[in-house]
Amino acid sequence: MFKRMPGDEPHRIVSTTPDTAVVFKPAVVQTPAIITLVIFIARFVAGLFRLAWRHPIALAAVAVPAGLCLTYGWRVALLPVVPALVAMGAWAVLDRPTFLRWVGWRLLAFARWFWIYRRHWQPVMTVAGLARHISGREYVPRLVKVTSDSWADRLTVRMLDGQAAKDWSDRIENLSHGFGSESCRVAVAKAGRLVLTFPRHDPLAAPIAALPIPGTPTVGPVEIGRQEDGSPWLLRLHGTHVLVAGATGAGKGSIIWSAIRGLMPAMRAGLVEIWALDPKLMELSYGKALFGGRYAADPADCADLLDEAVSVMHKRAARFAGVQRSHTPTLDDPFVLVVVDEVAFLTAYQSDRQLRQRISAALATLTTQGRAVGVGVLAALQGPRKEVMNIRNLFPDKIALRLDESEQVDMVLGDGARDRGALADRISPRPERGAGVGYVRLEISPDPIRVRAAYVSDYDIRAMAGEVR
Ligand SMILES: Nc1ncnc2c1ncn2[C@@H]1O[C@H](COP(=O)(O)OP(=O)(O)OP(=O)(O)O)[C@@H](O)[C@H]1O
Repeated sequence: MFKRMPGDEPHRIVSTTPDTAVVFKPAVVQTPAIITLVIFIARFVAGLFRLAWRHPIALAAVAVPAGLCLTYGWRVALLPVVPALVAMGAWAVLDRPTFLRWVGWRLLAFARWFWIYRRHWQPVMTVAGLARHISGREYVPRLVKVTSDSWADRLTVRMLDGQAAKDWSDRIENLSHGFGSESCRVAVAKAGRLVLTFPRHDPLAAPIAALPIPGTPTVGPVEIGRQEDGSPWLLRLHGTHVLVAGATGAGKGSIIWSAIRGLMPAMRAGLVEIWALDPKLMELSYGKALFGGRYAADPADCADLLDEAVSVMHKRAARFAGVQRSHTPTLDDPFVLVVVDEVAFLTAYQSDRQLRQRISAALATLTTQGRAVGVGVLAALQGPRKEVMNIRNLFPDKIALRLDESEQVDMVLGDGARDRGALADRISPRPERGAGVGYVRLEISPDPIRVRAAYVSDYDIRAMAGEVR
């Protein structure tokens, strides 16, 4: 009878006699102390060279004054240090952006690499299960580089051979807790390399007031709010279709109204028309005057309005055929943006089957053929359940605001979005912190971008409607 021994090595040793004690003795090779010392010194010197190669400025800033101090005393050490500090201070005051770009963020990156990421790297990798222990040797992914900017640290990482980005995106919680950040995003830089983004603070924590109406008419990307890195969030509406999904109170209205606000000058110039479908009779009725009669709330009226949009689209397509392949807004052929608040009221939850089919068919026609002829759809959706999700694929660009369940994130943004860091189910339900916050996934990029829409208040909407009147 064979008896297997527990443990790492002895599991290969078997005994044919029951209850025989097997003594496992590893071979011990005595290493002379001098060899151990030489190895340690060689590692230390190699580490110093690596440090000097990777962080020459930070090392010189410390090493030069320290060398002068040791050789000539502290007074001499102050001679280069004081003018250098004064020059840096003057640079920081006079031209802050370039100072931050060339010095500030680099120093911060060095400090955070030294104090947080390098120090915790091995323990976090081991505990998170990203390091591997094979035949007594430990293999740890390599931290290649740390860069910092105004809101986040970005770590370039060389994965272990055979690892996949999914191994890392499955552990974003371990990584964010391990390095003391609120969240972590994983993006592939190139084969075998990842970029991990750790935000240091949340620039979207405070609500953003309604943005000023643009000075010139444009149908180009419209400024809706701010991105996580502090840059403006520009949303393309002309030439695409956008789906906004979020639980009740997530702030879908702020995206719709910010978009309308950004298009106001073009509406005034006659280059844009907004057609509004408002089955809930709540959101869009407030600015009815803006839509020039193209407003419907009753499902039957909504179906008529959608059919009219389809007919405009077909007429244009017939005129454009063989003449032009893309649409440029003109007074004769303005960009038509069909805004639908709570699209599921008209499709999945509509009890009249004929009406439901008519509306679904019109929406599908608009979203599949409308963008080349200047007809776009911006639709809002409250509860992304399975039965309403078949419309998702009609929209190239998607936005997920706060959602109730983690599975809904991929339902809205597409497979793998949550693994890539779109934690829409974790957005705060407190309106001042979380309303209008969401993740955008564009047709051209699989990586979700965290954004916050500016809040267009009832007062702002009234002012906009008053202006058009
Ligand atoms: N961008 C924003 N910034 C800050 N607060 C906001 C923002 N958008 C909305 N809010 C706040 O959240 C509340 C709910 O917003 P809103 O009604 O637009 O959400 P919704 O997603 O349209 O909800 P519902 O589906 O129930 O209509 C608003 O009354 C407002 O106080």
